[in-house]
Amino acid sequence: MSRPDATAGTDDSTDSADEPLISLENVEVHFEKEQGLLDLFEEPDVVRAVDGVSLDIQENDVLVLVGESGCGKTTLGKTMIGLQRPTGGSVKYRGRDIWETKAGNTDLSFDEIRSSLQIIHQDPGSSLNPNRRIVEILSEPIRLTHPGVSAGERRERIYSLLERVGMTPAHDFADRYPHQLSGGEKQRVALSRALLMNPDVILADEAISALDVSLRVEMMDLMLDLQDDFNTSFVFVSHDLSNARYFAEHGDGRVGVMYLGNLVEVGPAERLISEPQHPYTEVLRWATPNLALDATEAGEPPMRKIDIPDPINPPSGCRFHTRCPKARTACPKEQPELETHGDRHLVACFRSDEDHEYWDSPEIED
Ligand SMILES: Nc1ncnc2c1ncn2[C@@H]1O[C@H](COP(=O)(O)OP(=O)(O)OP(=O)(O)O)[C@@H](O)[C@H]1O
Repeated sequence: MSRPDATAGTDDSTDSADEPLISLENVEVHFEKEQGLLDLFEEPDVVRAVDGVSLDIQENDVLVLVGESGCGKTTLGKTMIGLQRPTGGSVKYRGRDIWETKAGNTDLSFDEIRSSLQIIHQDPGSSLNPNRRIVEILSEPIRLTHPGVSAGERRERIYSLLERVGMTPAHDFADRYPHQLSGGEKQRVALSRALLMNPDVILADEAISALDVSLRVEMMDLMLDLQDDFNTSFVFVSHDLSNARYFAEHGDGRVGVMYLGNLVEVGPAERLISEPQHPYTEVLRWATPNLALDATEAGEPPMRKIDIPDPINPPSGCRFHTRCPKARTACPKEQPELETHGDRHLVACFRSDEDHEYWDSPEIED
């Protein structure tokens, strides 16, 4: 079993070519809340960070996860790349269950999965060793993936990658320590380090949120350019729908909207923003000033309540029903599944099924 080698620029994918790169089936991640001394004899509270998510990621794919704080974006992203163990369902890499592989129960080595699935964080500084020069930080992944490469060749590869990510003159940046770089430069180093592992997927977890607004588009463009060069998929996590739209649109990918641990709508950015099918996607669009389409959208939020429900005790049925202006009495009864709604577009709302009992049930009023 082998993967494309981005450094060599070849694609030698083999036996599992028909399998999605990553496949999630009915994934749930529930966290037990820490107990206080007085609660020791009580059942612990459980935060339902991710519930019932099924989704595939293909080679060279772009998926952007968007939603309000605490909806489970980071947890889902980390679960996709094997950094978070799901409490239910399965996560497969090229057809092999990641956690079965970790237990030694498949024909793949877990190290191979770990190096194929990389992450860059919001704060790249925290993941770069402050005592090592950039050239040393970037040498490590090459040593791991290409142990036979000489020190001179390693240096050459590092210089050319630094130039590729816009850090010129490369020899100057290579000899600096992380604290001698700006936030944007640190993020470029973190991205370079991830790319040098020849990853199949990079999880960019709010990777541009800490950058100056003026640098965000530049960084997104760079990631997308490198995606082509390195034949990598991106899972891009953002709380901002306009960044989500930019990344998904320019990467020809999909936006996945999350609400309280559920994926409620997935689709191409343009379609999702111009014709949102889920009432929560409409809320996100309303809350993103440069995306509100006309003056009528600028007024009251398209929601009955502002407060986010507690993820320890989420609403029954459709979790958005307590805030949804279109909720009817059918909505709390069962959870809507993500169903196809046109090309590459999925939505979890009873309103997209014209035969659903929703249409005959009365509106929920406060
Ligand atoms: N290790 C953990 N232990 C307990 N609860 C956790 C843990 N990690 C996340 N959670 C909880 O799970 C829920 C989802 O968190 P997560 O960080 O995935 O959301 P998010 O959408 O990425 O939020 P943000 O945009 O604020 O980073 C939250 O209620 C959070 O408090």
